[in-house]
Amino acid sequence: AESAARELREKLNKWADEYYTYDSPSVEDSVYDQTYQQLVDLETTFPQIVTPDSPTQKVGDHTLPGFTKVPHEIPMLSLGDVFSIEELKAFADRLSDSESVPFEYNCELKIDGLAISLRYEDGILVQGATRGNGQIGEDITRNLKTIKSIPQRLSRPINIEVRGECYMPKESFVELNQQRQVEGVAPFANPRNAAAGSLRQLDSRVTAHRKLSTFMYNVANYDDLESDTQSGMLEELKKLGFTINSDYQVAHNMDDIDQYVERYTKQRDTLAYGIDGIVIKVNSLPLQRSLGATVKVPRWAIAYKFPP
Ligand SMILES: COc1nc2nc(N)nc(N)c2nc1C
Repeated sequence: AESAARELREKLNKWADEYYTYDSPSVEDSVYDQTYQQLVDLETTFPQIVTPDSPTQKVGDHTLPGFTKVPHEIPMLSLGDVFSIEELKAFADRLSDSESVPFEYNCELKIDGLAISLRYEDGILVQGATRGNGQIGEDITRNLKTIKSIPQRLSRPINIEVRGECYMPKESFVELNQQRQVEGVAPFANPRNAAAGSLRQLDSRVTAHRKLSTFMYNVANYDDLESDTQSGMLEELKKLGFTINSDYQVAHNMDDIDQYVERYTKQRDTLAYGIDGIVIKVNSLPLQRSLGATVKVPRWAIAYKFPP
């Protein structure tokens, strides 16, 4: 039992080191958790083999490099993708034909970050989570509270859940990788991975230094909203205190959409943050609701992805 325990301890301490110090874990959390449990069982059976450096002896909330799971009452969906204007047009035509949807879409930039959900009670931020698999995310409330663009308190004491994108501005990404180069730590491949690595830190002080930001784009529960359009919802989110991306545009025909795609294909490199496409959404919220979603994606929105 002694040697088995030592072997487990060494593996766990190595993995935890990779996770905390280099946020590049070599094993899934589930593998860590299972191995950790094996060590706990072994130490429970043979208490005399417990050593002070055993990960089971760590105090504070850093014992497990895992996050509390958060079930999303309203699933966090992903988006269907199209890769050409023709497919984008086909999406809009198909909707107009089948569901007599008037041609009014809201065009939004698709920020290259990771999806988050923020829950407020009486206007106070009570929980923040990652998308996870859409049904179950990870509780990263402490880390999200370090992000300046996320309001801790809304301008009205409402209960609301809001979804959006957490991203790392291009400038912060370059700075961070230079810093990591100096420290001899592997650089992040892109701003999205940098944002994900920065959010999935158990030590929120690390997150606080990573200069993350957010653009919110969707209200999960509608009952508190006054506006009945996607574009109006964005303005309402702004009034509540959220940061939204103001580069959205209502389109009344295919030309409007073409021009929006054209403009941001050109301007993409000049933006302070990464975008990997644009999202067009049926602008009417009641229509969004009646169109609903498949298991994975809303029927009322589509992402046009820029060519790589
Ligand atoms: C309604 O669902 C969504 N809407 C979005 N809107 C924008 N602007 N960017 C996204 N990445 C996005 N992602 C999803 C799943």
